[in-house]
Amino acid sequence: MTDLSLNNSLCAIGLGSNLGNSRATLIGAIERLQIQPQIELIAVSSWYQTAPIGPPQPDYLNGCATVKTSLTPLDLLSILQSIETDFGRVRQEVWGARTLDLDLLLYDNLIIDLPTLQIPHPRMLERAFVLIPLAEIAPDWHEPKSGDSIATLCNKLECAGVKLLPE
Ligand SMILES: Nc1ncnc2c1ncn2[C@@H]1O[C@H](COP(=O)(O)OP(=O)(O)OP(=O)(O)O)[C@@H](O)[C@H]1O
Ligand SMILES: Nc1nc2c(c(=O)[nH]1)N=C(CO)CN2
Repeated sequence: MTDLSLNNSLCAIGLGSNLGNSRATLIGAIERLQIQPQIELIAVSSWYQTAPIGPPQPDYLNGCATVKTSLTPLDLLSILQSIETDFGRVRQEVWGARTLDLDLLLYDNLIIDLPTLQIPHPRMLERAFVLIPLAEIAPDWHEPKSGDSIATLCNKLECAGVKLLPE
């Protein structure tokens, strides 16, 4: 049996897709996280159909997951990016359409400000497509910069454009 005893850090990951079969892609991405020896999947939110923020493009499917891991933040980011690439992600326009986007939202209560990695994710507090699914699985997690819980932050946001999809 895999020893998960060192998987001590709790992380939140945001998932999004608006190209191809998005539901299959997001489920596939969750499966990829699940098979990583240094990652233990804790919870996965429902999927939401969300109006695109940014240039005109198709609606997104968004959701969030929480994981425990022994990976460092940069090593976890690197695994997320390799999963994005494996699902055909091509980096083009900023905020443009993509087969898969995996954002590292929170890593314990750490604040990280590196050129390649900022945690908490710098735009998560303004994004209902992040906070609504995250509030489903981690309402009491306190975002370290504001000190507010995800549930409180979510209640402050306009929820229009985020629609819960049936199973
Ligand atoms: N918390 C984070 N999670 C994921 N990527 C991050 C994070 N902080 C910084 N980055 C950096 O952001 C870069 C661009 O990421 P990406 O192309 O996914 O942005 P985007 O999805 O278009 O926009 P946004 O970051 O607003 O969601 C990545 O190469 C990565 O190094
Ligand atoms: N609704 C929605 N809009 C977006 C999203 C996303 O995941 N959902 N991601 C973006 C870039 O990361 C830009 N705009």
